[in-house]
Amino acid sequence: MLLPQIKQPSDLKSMSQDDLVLLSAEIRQFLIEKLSATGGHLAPNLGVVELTVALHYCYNSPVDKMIFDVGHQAYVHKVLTGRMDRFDTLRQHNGLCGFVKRNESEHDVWEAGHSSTSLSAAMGMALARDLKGEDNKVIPIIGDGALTGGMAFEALNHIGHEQKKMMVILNDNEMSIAPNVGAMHKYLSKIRSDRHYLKAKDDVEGMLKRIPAIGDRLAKSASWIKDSVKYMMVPGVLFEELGFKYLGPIDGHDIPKLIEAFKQADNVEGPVLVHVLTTKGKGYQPAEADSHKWHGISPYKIESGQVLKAVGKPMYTEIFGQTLVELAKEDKRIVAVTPAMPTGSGLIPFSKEFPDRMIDVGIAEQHAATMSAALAMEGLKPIFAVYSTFMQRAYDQIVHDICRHNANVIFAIDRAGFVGPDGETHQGVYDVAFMRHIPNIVLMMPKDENELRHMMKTAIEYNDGPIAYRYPRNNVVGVPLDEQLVPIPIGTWEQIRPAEGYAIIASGSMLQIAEEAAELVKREGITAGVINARFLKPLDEQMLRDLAVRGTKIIVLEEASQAGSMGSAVLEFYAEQGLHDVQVHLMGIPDRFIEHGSINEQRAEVGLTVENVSSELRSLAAQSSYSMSRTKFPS
Ligand SMILES: Cc1ncc(C[n+]2csc(CCOP(=O)(O)OP(=O)(O)O)c2C)c(N)n1
Ligand SMILES: CC(=O)[C@@H](O)[C@H](O)COP(=O)(O)O
Ligand SMILES: [Mg+2]
Repeated sequence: MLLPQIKQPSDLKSMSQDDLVLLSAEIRQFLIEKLSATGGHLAPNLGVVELTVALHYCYNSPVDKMIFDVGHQAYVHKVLTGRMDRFDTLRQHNGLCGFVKRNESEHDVWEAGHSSTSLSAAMGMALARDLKGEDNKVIPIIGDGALTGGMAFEALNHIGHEQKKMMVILNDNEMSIAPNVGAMHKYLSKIRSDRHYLKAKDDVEGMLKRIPAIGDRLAKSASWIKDSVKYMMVPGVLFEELGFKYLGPIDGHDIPKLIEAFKQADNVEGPVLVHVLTTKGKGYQPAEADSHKWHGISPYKIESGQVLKAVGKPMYTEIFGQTLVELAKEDKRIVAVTPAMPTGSGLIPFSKEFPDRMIDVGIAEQHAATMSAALAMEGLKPIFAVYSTFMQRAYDQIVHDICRHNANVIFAIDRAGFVGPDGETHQGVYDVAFMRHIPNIVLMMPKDENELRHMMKTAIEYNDGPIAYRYPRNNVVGVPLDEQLVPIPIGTWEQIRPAEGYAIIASGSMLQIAEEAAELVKREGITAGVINARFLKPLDEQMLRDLAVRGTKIIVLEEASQAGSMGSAVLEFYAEQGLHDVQVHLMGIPDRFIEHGSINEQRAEVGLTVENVSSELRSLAAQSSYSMSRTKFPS
C-alpha cells in the first residue's frame, strides 16, 4: 500500500508515474469506503483523483497556490496533505470540513463553498506575487459548472488583460450538479466531442503558418482566413482570444499526460488554461452512472450503491415542488427560474410537467434575479427558486432590478436557517436581514408545510410587488395539508398561545421550540404566549401594539442573524412608536460564522433550544416577581 506512506505532498516526489497510478487507485478506494459511512461530495472528488495527484506531484504546495473553486472537490487534496485520518469526521461537528479550510492546513490557501471565486482569487495572488517579486505558481482549479458563474467571466477578462502568469485548470466533466447548461458548456462539449480537432489541430496550425504574407491587402485576407479557419478548427480559441494559451483537451485520468501538459504550461509566460476532461464519479459505477444523484450523497452501501437515507417525512423542498406544479396547472403565468439547482430546489417535477416554463440559467444568481424582474414586468409570475446562501450573490439585483421596479417576482428561498453539514459558507441566515430593509418587499416564513402551501398561494395572488417565502433544509412538521389554498392577509401574525405577561414571537422552525418551552414553564406557573410571526415584513403592528399596551415581556426567537432580522425590526418598531418601556429579548444567531455539524448541534451552539428559551422565560418571570416585590403599592 502506498497511501499510508503519504504524510505530506512532498512524499509524492520520489514516486514513479506508475506508483502515482497505483496511489490514485488506493485514494479512490479510500474515498469510496470513507464516504459510504459519512456521506459527502463523492462524485466530484472521484473525478479529480489523478488530477490532484498530478498537481501535488508537479508542484510545491503551499508555496505554489492551489485554489479549488467551490472547494467541494478537495477531499483528495486533503488526503495528500496529511488529513487522511480525519475522514471519519467529515462534515461533522468539530470534524473535517467538507470544503477547503485554512484553519485545517497551510495547504488550504483559499476557502470557498460558493462557486466561481477561484479565478478572482488567483488574480489577486498572482498580482501580489509579482508585486512582492516572488515566483510561485498560481493554480486555480475550476469546474465547467463554476465557469458559468458571472464572477468567472469577470476574472477571465481581467486575467487575459493583465497577462499575469498562472495555470488555470478547467476541470470539465460536463456536469454542474445537474447536467451543465449554457453556451460555454456547448462550446466545451464541442471541443470535447470533436476528436478531429486533436488530429487536425497541428496540421491546421502548421498550414496557417505557411501561408505567406502576400502584400498588405492579401495579407489582411490571409490573416482573416487564418482566423476563420482557426475559429473552426482549433479548440480553445475562445480562451486564446481572451489572452490565454489554451492547452487541451487532456485526459484528466491519465497521469503521464497531465504531467506532460503541466510541463508545457510551465513554459508559458502569461496565463494558460489547461482544459482537462474528467468523468464525475470516476471509478465507482453507481456514481459514474448517475453523477447528478452522487454529487452530494448520504451514507450508502458500497456493494449495491443503495443510499441509507432515513425514510421519514418529506423535506419542505418536496412540498414546495409539488405545490408549485399544482399552482402552475391553474396559472400559465408561472415560470420557474433556478441558478443551477433544479434538483436541490425541488423543481424536477415542475420541469417534467412544464419543460418550457423551467429556466435553468447555470450558476448565475445575479442574472437569474434581473431576468426574473423582466419576466414579471412582462406579465409572467416568475418563481425565483434559490438557496438563501446563494441568493446573497444577487443582493444588488434584488434592490436595483426587482424591488425598485416593484416587480412581481416571487422568491422561493430554500435552505433558510442552519443547513447542517455544509456549514458556514452555506448557512441561510442572512436573507432576513438583507431583504427586510429593502422597500417594497414582503417576506414570509411558514410554521409548517401546510402554511407554506398557503403562502405559495398568497404569493401568486399578490400583485403589489416582490414577495418571498423562506423555508428550511428540514423535514416537514407532519401536519395535514389543506386541499383548498387560501391567501393569508398580508402582515398578519397568528396567536398560537394567548400572551399573559410573556410572549415568544417566533418564526418558522422556531415555533416548535417556542411551544415546547411555553409548555415546559407552564407547569411552573409561567404562562407564556406564542405568536407565529409568519410575516417578517411587514410586521403585525397591531399585535405588537397590543402586547405593549398589556406590558407583555417579549422574546423574539428566530433562526436568522440576530443583527438586522425580525428581532431588530421589532425593536425598531417600538422605538419608532415611542414605546420605550416594552421589554424585548432577542434570541437569534450571534455575530459569528457557525461551522459544519448537524442542524441541532448548530442550534445548540447558539442557544436556540427549548432549554434556553425556557430559562429565558424563567429569568423574565423572576425579574417580574422581583420588581413586583420591590414595588411599594399603597396600603
Ligand atoms: C454561488 C453558488 N451557486 C450554487 C452553488 C451550488 N453548487 C455547488 S457545486 C455546483 C456545481 C459545480 O459544478 P462544477 O464547477 O463543474 O464542479 P463539479 O461538481 O462538476 O466538479 C453548484 C451549482 C454554489 N456552490 N455556489
Ligand atoms: C457544494 C454545494 O454548494 C452544493 O452541492 C450544496 O452542498 C448542496 O446543498 P444541499 O445538499 O443542501 O442541496
Ligand atoms: Mg463539472
